[in-house]
Amino acid sequence: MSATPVIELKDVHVVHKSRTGKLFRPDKVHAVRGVSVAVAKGEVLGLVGESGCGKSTLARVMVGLQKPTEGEVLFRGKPLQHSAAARKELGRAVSVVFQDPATALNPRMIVRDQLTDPLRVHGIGDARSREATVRETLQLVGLPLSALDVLPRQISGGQRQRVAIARALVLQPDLIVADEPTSALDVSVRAQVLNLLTDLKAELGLGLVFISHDINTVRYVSDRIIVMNAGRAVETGTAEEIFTSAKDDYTRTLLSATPSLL
Ligand SMILES: Nc1ncnc2c1ncn2[C@@H]1O[C@H](COP(=O)(O)OP(=O)(O)OP(=O)(O)O)[C@@H](O)[C@H]1O
Repeated sequence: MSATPVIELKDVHVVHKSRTGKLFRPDKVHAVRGVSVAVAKGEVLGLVGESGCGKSTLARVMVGLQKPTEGEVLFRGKPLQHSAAARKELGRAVSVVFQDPATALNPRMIVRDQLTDPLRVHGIGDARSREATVRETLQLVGLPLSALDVLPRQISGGQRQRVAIARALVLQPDLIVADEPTSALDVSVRAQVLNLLTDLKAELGLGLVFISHDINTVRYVSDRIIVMNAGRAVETGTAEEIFTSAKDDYTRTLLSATPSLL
């Protein structure tokens, strides 16, 4: 990889305090245990592992929502600062798509406002140019302009996820971190949303971190894959290497699990 990575994590650990109200749990959870990973524009990095292995925690570190307990986060080659200005710059360059668009979007805001908001917050353009950017972005994700004036509940789950992707794209980021972006969708629209993400990556030269518990889905979209187990990166390789010659026992167990169709 020749270009400076957009985000690089070096030997990152995250220890969460246990959530309150849960009995019989240790008071700390070591969710991420020494993971190093770099991701550049133009590549799709897949992050796969069972529920609870630390994928979302790692994603939150990548987008600056979670400070590591130990280790380093580099943004465009420099240590990530936690000042308001640095977070804003990171927020512009790296955006996130969550699993459930119903909760990620504001239920009381029409689509136009959901997409205009990030532009306004970042002080980009005037009203006219923001409207033009919003329209272009909506078209990029394959939604008609009539979607501008609707509320999230007035469109389907797949269309809502397209709005969430448009929202992630509107600032023209270098990298999108997509955490289980198809898991909450009907099986019938999962492939469409996956194809949209890979098309956008190809068209816009974006970097994409694609997170899923399903190794088949990850294989479908990723150039490189990291397999996580209990907070550790147990295997890293190209999609082909992982599928043809996985070295780790856990990876082989994942591969032998029932194949799924996206
Ligand atoms: N904010 C938090 N406070 C306390 N514990 C947390 C917090 N977030 C995650 N954890 C715990 O850290 C571990 C890793 O969780 P994480 O959500 O990162 O895993 P995951 O692989 O993304 O799982 P899932 O696919 O179920 O979201 C789990 O044991 C989880 O309960």
